[in-house]
Amino acid sequence: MDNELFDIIIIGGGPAGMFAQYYAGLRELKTALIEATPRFGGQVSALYPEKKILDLPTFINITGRDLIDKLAKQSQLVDSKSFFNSQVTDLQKKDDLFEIEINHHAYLRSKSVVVATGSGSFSPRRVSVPGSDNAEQGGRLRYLLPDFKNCREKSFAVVGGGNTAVDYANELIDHGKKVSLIHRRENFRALESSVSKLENSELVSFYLPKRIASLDQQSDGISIELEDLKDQNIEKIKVDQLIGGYGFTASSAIIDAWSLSAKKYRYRFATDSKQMSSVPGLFVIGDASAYPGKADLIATGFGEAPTAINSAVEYFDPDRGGPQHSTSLDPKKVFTDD
Ligand SMILES: Cc1cc2nc3c(=O)[nH]c(=O)nc-3n(C[C@H](O)[C@H](O)[C@H](O)COP(=O)(O)OP(=O)(O)OC[C@H]3O[C@@H](n4cnc5c(N)ncnc54)[C@H](O)[C@@H]3O)c2cc1C
Repeated sequence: MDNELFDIIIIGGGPAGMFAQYYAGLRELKTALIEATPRFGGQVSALYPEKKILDLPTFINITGRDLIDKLAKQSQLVDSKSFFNSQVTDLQKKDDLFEIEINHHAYLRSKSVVVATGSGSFSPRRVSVPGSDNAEQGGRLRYLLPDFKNCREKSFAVVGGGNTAVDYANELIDHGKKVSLIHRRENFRALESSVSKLENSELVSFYLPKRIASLDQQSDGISIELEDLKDQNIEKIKVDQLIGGYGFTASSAIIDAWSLSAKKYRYRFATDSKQMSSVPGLFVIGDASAYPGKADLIATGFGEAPTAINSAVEYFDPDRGGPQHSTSLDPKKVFTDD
């Protein structure tokens, strides 16, 4: 691996980085994708593989897992290397080349870099009440949806009122599970159609405006003590599993420590209309990039990926010319196994 020179190195194997890898392959560039975890998929694989994604073109709905499988198949069609378990621990620019340090000891060089690191590494916002540590250790309190293929539990409670909680609850009812939805307000901050779906389901019981006062993990379920926030009345419900749906916080500590620093906008890399950062040759896409009006959606990253790749080519090889439409590409030349 050491010191190999690439045209473009993509840092991060979430949906944005994966599509950038495929698109760079269509342009027959020498590329590598570097991913810190053992697998592709970023937030989609880590946080919501079972959720149905409704806001992507061409798919009426597709689970996170299926989307990432399809992206992986697509990027395997082109000639590009992928390095897993490889965290980029430092990034420097020396003369006109970027030096990428991996896991503190290996190095790659590249003419340009596309950063697709999302918002860094994710951890859930925890439910913190008496009994929650015990329930988490015993597995009755979790923060991700279960693998439905092996899921015997029938009744669930979900706590939270934003997109995470509402998406989780909808996914559970799609799998025929009963859901008690607990939220401290009377309305939800989530996609309107998702909220309507919940409100029309017979499988959902709403506990509003209520907060969890304590948890009691038991051998046959979890007992949840709820306090009504209007009249302070206490009631108890019991379910097989409680799922925390308060969302996730991201940490970009490793990326913030890179030697190369580029301008930030709202704690992310500020990018221009070519997806270029304040450092020439350093492009940023997906959730890692920010500009006024940015929407943190998978579809946004899919659009930014070709822009960044084409801008990178213009940066390191201005004579090469602009992109062609894929209709004029020769599949035999572009696809490795065609
Ligand atoms: C619960 C939830 C539900 C969502 N639902 C939807 C939805 O329905 N529709 C939608 O469009 N969007 C949804 N989103 C948002 C969507 O998941 C993100 O916009 C999308 O994942 C961003 O993709 P990305 O490739 O930019 O980053 P990410 O998916 O965050 O991937 C970044 C990758 O970079 C890697 N990485 C980070 N740092 C390094 C490093 N130093 N070295 C190497 N690799 C590194 C990470 O391991 C990760 O794999 C949801 C998000 C959440 C949390």
